[in-house]
Amino acid sequence: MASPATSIGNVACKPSALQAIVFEAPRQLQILDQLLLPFESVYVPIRNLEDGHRAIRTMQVRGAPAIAIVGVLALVVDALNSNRPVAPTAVGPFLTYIDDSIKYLLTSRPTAVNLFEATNRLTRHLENVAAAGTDVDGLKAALLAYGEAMLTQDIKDNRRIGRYGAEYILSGGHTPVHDGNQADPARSWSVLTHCNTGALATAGWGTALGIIRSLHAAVNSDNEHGHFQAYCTETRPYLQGSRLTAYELVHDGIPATLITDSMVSALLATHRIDAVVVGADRVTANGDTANKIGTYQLAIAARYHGVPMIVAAPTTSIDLGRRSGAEIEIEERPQEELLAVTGRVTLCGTPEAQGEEENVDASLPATTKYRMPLAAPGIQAWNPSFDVTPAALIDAIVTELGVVTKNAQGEFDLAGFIQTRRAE
Ligand SMILES: CSC[C@@H](O)[C@@H](O)C(=O)COP(=O)(O)O
Repeated sequence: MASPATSIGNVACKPSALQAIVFEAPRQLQILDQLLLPFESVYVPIRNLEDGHRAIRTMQVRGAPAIAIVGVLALVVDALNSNRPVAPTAVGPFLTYIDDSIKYLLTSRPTAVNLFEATNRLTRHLENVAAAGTDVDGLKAALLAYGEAMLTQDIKDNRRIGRYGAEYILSGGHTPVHDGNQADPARSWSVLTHCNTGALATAGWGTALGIIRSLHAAVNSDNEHGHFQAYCTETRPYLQGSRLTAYELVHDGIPATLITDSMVSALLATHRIDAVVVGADRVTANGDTANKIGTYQLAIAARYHGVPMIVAAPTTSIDLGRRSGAEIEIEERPQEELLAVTGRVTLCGTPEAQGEEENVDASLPATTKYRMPLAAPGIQAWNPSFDVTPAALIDAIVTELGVVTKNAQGEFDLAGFIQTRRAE
């Protein structure tokens, strides 16, 4: 795929990185509009709370960790913007203002826990800073530092998840099912993933796609391990897999093959897949995992074929306050997202598309978006954005603290694991 044109502000340039969030302290925030990828890279400014809420709600920014970071950074730019002095100047009213702003942000999307977790922690942090005795400028400084720390911490955590996940798969921590023998060092490695869990869904590197990146790097740097191959699903209805994950895989030069969601069982039946690796929007205390719709049926098919099902989840995606997946609110999105696709008309993938300039049909106005209906007019559609995979179908949960597997009772003890690792 040719690189899409990128524009930052009004300046066109080449994309240099897969960077979903660009923050220049103290108050310049831009996000890569993921509704336009993979054919156009356009950064849009987030100037205030309303911009942040809209970007999350309309899915210009995607993925649980990225949503949390953009939400908090929207609070930062909103509260620090001197051209828009909405934030009160006394400590008590300022804290109330932040509290109300958080309540508003949390109405954007309900399922992913990360924004809830991040804003909860932020509230406690600001209350502590206030209690230690500070003025509003001190609170603003603490808010800014908190937002900046989220960006760097998320990348660190993802790198750890990538390393732990890759080691787990390569060491055969799971039950091997691949036709090749686990003990054969020259064998090939293949992993199937779903949805959007890479650099675009996080501050960088990614969670499940971070494991794929680390695995690809490990296999490539060690010829003994042979060849690495990733497979990604389209991820209907909103095509996060074919538009975003596929874009990242091509960008990184990772050998990758796209399948439709309906091909999963057929692929697993070929015995080519060593592991299924997915992300998480909310993992409850027992290990039940809400993730992009389609994950549940992937887990059922993986279990049937004896392929390990691995969830990549930073601890910020783990909700110990909910006992099981029955307590997770599942977002339902508009029917239109299923009934039609939106995009620009391009020549991508056709014999006419020889260079990136030819990629977009020049006869069409650059700013025009087109909608193509996919279903019979008048049909009703059900569009839950996520589903819950029961812990029983999950073999391992990879966090930045390490890999959680089941105990002798066949259960995940996430609370115990986190407590023990944090105490070490
Ligand atoms: C990187 S964590 C996993 C997810 O957030 C991801 O799988 C996902 O569900 C993204 O969904 P989206 O609805 O596009 O925000």
